[in-house]
Amino acid sequence: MSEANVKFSEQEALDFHGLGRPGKLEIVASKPMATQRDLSLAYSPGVAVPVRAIAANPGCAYDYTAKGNLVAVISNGTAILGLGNLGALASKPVMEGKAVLFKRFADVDSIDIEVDTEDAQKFIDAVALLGPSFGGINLEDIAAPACFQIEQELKERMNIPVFHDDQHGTAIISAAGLINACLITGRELGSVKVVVNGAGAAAIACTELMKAMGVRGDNVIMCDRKGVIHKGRDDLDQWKSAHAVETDRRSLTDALEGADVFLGLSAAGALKPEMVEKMAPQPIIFAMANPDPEILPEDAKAVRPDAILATGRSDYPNQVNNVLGFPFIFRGALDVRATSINDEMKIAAANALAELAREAVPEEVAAAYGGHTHSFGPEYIIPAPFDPRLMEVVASAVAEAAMRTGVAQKPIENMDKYRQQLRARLNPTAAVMTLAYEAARSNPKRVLFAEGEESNVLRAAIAFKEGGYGTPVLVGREDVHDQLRALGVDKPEEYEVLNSRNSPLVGRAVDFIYARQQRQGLLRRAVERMVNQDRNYFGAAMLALGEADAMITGTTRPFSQSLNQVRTIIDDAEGATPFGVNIIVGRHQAVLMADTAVHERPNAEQLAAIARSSAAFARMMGLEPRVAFISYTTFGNPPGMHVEDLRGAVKILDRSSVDFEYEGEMAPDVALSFEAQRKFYPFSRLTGPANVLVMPGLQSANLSAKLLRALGGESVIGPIMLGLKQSVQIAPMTASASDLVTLAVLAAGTAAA
Ligand SMILES: NC(=O)C1=CN([C@@H]2O[C@H](COP(=O)(O)OP(=O)(O)OC[C@H]3O[C@@H](n4cnc5c(N)ncnc54)[C@H](OP(=O)(O)O)[C@@H]3O)[C@@H](O)[C@H]2O)C=CC1
Ligand SMILES: CC(=O)C(=O)O
Ligand SMILES: [Mg+2]
Repeated sequence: MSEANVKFSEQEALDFHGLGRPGKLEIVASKPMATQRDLSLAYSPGVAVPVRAIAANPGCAYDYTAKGNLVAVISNGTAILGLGNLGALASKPVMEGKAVLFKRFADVDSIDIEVDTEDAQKFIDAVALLGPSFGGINLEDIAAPACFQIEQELKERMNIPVFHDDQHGTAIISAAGLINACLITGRELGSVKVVVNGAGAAAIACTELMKAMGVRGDNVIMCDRKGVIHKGRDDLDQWKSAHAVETDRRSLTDALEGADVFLGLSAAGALKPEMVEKMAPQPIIFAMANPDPEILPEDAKAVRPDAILATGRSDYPNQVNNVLGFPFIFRGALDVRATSINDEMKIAAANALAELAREAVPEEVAAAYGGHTHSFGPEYIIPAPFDPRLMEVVASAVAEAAMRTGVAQKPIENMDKYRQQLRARLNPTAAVMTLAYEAARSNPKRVLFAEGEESNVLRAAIAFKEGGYGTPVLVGREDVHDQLRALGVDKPEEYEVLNSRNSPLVGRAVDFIYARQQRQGLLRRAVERMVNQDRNYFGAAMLALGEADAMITGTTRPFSQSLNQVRTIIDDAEGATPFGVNIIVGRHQAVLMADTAVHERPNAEQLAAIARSSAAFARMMGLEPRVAFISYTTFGNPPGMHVEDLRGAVKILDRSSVDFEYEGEMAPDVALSFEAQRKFYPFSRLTGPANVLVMPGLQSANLSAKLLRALGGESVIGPIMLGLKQSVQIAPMTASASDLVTLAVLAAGTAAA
């Protein structure tokens, strides 16, 4: 693997999995368990009621338990990615990973189960007995040929969808990619010449789907470790021999002579540049082995710049990976209570994916790629996994196909409404944060870490650099490089350190601050002391002088102190008022809350300005803003004091034609419930629950954000400072290294383009 593509160290991967609660999953209760009454309902005696109901009518299990949204990811570890047979236990990180991807991308609850046997029959019996627990079974990383028998028998024995992801998930995604690669290169599926390397679970299923979609059997040559699978071989099992062809070619090299397409579902490095050289013009190369592909795109491009390339990885264009499929396929199947996932549903998913890639890409996805890589073409043949449209497009296509083919036990009555529900089901901020990270990566900025001697700041700077999000510039003393080395950095000298005692830039910083402050009572000597001794003054001056694009500070002193220091040097943005906004990420919704940092009692003009800037920030984060001015009263009920400024802000916005929704004053429970708005305040102009809460004062805003953070039920990001001329983010003193990375990414995102 090329060094350039390693974005993290092995230690980081272990820390990611090991720090805090080990692993990647936890289970949370979806009902309150606070009182004696809750317990009586949740457990004995209340639980007896649904038990009897289900015994009388098994279908009720979908109404009274989590079954209908629960998928088991099950493996025996015999083909873990492309790492081989490493056993059931070693497969657990991958299975936990698939389970969290189910949740993250499609709100499907999922749990991993590792079954410790290589005996197919024992495996089948173990899984078949689990049927009552789950709405679906996702088999994963089970080697061929056992996987074929296992899936077949489980499908027959279970009345819920059983889907071997490595077979069908991969087949669906690669088919979508192939359709589009053929379109771009002007090829017809009916005449395309394909070489499939690998003859296992994924390869056989991809080949079968490809043939079902029109690729001719005699145009496909499959290879295993021994070379071409031809009719003359006597060592083939029934699955391989189904794809044996009459040919005198014997090796992968022979097979690739003049081939249009290479599908790699084998092992790292199996495809050599000299083999690629012999392929037809504009060859299509899907090197899908994980984690390391059959050939690195740069190596293939070196010999064939005209090639269309895809891998299973996220760090190259065209990620052909089953993550694009399984979450959404199960979403659609579960929503119609499908009894199986049939070929029509698979083909519908493949077509939906292929069509989606050909559509114009929404702004937020394009922005995440610096606006240049995401239009249909050789570098974009398949949607990116974090494309928010996937949920709606793929799940609804699968659900429709299930209904059409009669496997849907609970058909959807109103498809438009269903699509709307799918959109709402996505946690927008989770998606948005991914976009913010990708945007930073595609448009890397210089971010100055003013507290470059603190170990959590250094850890954040390392993660920021190694993640490819930008260039950290550290303010600190001589030993910062030693500290970096102690934290495991091999080449600390690659990190730029600005020392405020001896940097050649100190003079410029002093000149700059002195020019601003000489009429505010400061002597030059005092400014020299400020610059030498205080990293916030020095750092902010470096930012103002263009030595960095954004700055992050805050972990060593109270927020207000950092803010005051920064504002001595950085001006307010033209016509703006500086303020703080927090992103509150709930389980089912995300909201912005402002001003959590600056104005103690904002007046009407300030509230209106905060609303405007917050709405613009919401759009930057991919949210369509619906602003509510928050109070303890809702439209005058109960009557009370201190609401004039909120009402004044609404009037100011009424007078100045703004392009976002706003309303108020209203209490948070009304603001966050569209149902309550419609029922009790039908005149409210919001068209959904508010997602930007403009708070009446610093007390309520700051306390709410801190309470939410401390109670831990929600994830709270920020405050993110807006309204300064240059982007400065001030972290809370309690910020962890990972909080700092998020803020640094947002600092880069809010820096001038
Ligand atoms: N991008 C994606 O979404 C996905 C990628 N994959 C990748 O596909 C690969 C195979 O996975 P899977 O089908 O589940 O595993 P299996 O164990 O079922 O199959 C592995 C197959 O690869 C063949 N193989 C191994 N090394 C070579 C080689 N050097 N040359 C030719 N063939 C070789 C084996 O040949 P033989 O039969 O002779 O032993 C076998 O047929 C893995 O790398 C996996 O990561 C899998 C699923 C999804
Ligand atoms: C992506 C996947 O499922 C695999 O490589 O096995
Ligand atoms: Mg797999």
